[in-house]
Amino acid sequence: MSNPCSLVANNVNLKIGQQQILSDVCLNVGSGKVMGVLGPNGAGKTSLLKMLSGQVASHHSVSWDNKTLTDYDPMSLAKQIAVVNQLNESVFALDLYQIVRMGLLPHKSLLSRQTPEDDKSISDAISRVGLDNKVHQSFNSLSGGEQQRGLIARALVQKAALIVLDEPVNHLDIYYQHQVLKLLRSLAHKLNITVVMSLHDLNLAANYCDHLCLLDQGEMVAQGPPEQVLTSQRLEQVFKIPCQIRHDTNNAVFRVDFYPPDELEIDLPQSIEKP
Ligand SMILES: Nc1ncnc2c1ncn2[C@@H]1O[C@H](COP(=O)(O)OP(=O)(O)OP(=O)(O)O)[C@@H](O)[C@H]1O
Repeated sequence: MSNPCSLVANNVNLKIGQQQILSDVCLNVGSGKVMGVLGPNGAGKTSLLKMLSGQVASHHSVSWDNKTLTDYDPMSLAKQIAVVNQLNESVFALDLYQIVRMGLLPHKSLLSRQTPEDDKSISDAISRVGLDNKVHQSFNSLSGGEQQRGLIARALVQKAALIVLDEPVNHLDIYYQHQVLKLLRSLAHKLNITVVMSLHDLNLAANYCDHLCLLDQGEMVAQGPPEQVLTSQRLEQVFKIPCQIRHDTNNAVFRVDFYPPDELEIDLPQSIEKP
């Protein structure tokens, strides 16, 4: 029997056309933990996150809080799981407040009015992500980091116990990368929210995630604490580039460095002539 509020994937498979996108992927993330999903382009990270969050049917192979996602009706699932997909410009001219307010939707009927408590939960969430001074700014005009934090505030208003994020630090500068990941880690550890996210930066993953899983060609290559998953031999095999890993005195992964060999230099085709 799994822990209450753990996210469990049991032999997740996904086939689209003739391509096997995910093959027998299994994982278990306990409540209040941060899980990083790693792997090269096309490994299946986004596909896995979509199945873990119920965006793609998982046919009883994924459960949250001891209940398969298939057994939740859409509203109940939306109260449990918040999804932050890769940033796309909003087609609506909404301000930050209105975007964050969308987190209330799973908790409201069509006719219900917004209460002072709702307003407070929206303001609190916006404060928690440090955007008080941007409340009425158009969402599209916020910086990438501010938009990302705005979407996390929406997840907070949604009161989701599980937040699933696809490359949440993509496009963010180094300051916002750390700021967003620190925020997610503190939400997990202080509010017992479970966070599952895909990341490309292995150093950030090692620093901010409690557990990692490494996918390659739709298969789970390894999962566990960062120091067990991130070994130079394994990373070299998956990313095809020599790699060195340094550990600190507690054996935590301190630094992952890749050393692209000279043969990675690409000869330009002769058809491309000098200007
Ligand atoms: N709807 C679809 N139709 C056909 N193929 C798909 C579809 N969705 C994903 N794929 C294929 O599944 C594989 C995994 O894609 P996915 O987006 O999950 O990878 P990823 O690890 O997130 O990659 P990246 O790091 O590039 O974002 C890829 O080969 C992709 O082309």
